[in-house]
Amino acid sequence: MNASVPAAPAERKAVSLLRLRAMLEAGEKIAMLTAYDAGFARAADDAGVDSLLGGDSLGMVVQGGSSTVPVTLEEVAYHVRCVARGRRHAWLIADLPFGSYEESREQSLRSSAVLARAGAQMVKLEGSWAAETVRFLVERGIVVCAHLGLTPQSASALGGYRVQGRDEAAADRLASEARALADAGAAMLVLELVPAALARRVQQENPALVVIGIGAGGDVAGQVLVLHDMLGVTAAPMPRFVRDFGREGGGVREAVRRYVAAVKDGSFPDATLHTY
Ligand SMILES: Nc1nc(=O)c2c([nH]1)NC[C@@H]1CN(c3ccc(C(=O)N[C@@H](CCC(=O)O)C(=O)O)cc3)CN21
Ligand SMILES: CC(C)C(=O)C(=O)O
Ligand SMILES: [Mg+2]
Repeated sequence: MNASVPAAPAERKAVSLLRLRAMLEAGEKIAMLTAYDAGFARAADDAGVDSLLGGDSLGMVVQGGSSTVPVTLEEVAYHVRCVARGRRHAWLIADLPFGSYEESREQSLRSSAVLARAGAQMVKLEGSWAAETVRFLVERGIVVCAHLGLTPQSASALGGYRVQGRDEAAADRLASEARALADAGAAMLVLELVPAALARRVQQENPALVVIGIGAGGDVAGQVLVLHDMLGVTAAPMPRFVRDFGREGGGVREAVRRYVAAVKDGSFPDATLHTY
C-alpha cells in the first residue's frame, strides 16, 4: 500500500445533449468556447468547458479576414476535424458557413453531413427564416443549434455588428422567431448581441431550449466566447461583451478554468460591463 498515491480522479463523462438539458433544468450554467485546432481544443476540454464550437469566426481569428462571409464548408470541416481529435468530453458544435445551407433543404443536409463526418455532434445555422430548414434536418437525425440576434453572416444587411432587438417591435419579432425555431426542433439557440432582458424573455418562454448567450446577459442557460478574444490574443478594440481571462497569467488552461468558473458562478457576464 502506498498512501502517497492519490485516488483515481472521478471519471468525467462526455457531455451529451441530455446532460446539457439537465444542466439547464438544474440551473448549472453551460460554458462554451470556440476552438479551431486540436491543441487548444484539448486544453479547453481539460480545463472543463462543457461545449466547443467550431465557429466560422475562424475567418477572422485564424484567417485574419474582416468577416465570416468568405469562410467555406471545407474550411470549417477541416478545423472541426482537428478539434474533434483534441476533444474528449465537450459537446462539439460546428457552424454551417455562409452559402452552405440557404439554397435548399437538400443543400443544408448535404453540408450538415460533411460536418458530421468531420466529427460535429450538432450543426449551427444563422437566421430567423430557417425554421423549415431546421425541421427538415431534425427529422433526418441532425441535431441543430439556431443563432439569432447579431448574425455575422448577414451583418451587412443588419447594418454592421450592432445590437439587435432593441425596440419593442424588434424584440417581439425575435421572440417569435426563437419560438418558431424551438418548435421546429432546434435543441439549442445562440443569442448574440441582444439586450439582457430580451434574452431572459426568450429563455423563459422556451424552458426546454438551451439558450447560449454572447453579449446577451447572464439569464440564459450558458455563455460562449471566441477563444482568441477571451485569451487576449485578439487585438483591441474587442466587443464590449468580451473579458480577457488571460490577463492574470498561468497559461491557457488556467485562463479557461477562470472562464468556466466565472460562467458557473455567474460572475461572467457582468451586468454592467458586458451587457447591453
Ligand atoms: N474575434 C471575434 N469575436 C467575436 O465575438 C466575433 C467575431 N470575431 N466574428 C464574428 C462575430 C462578429 N462579432 C462582433 C464584432 C464586433 C462587435 C462590436 O463592435 N460591438 C460593439 C458595439 C455594438 C453596439 O453598440 O451596437 C460593442 O461595443 O460590443 C460585436 C460583435 C461577434 N463575433
Ligand atoms: C461567436 C460564435 C457564436 C460563432 O458563431 C462563431 O464563433 O463563429
Ligand atoms: Mg459563427
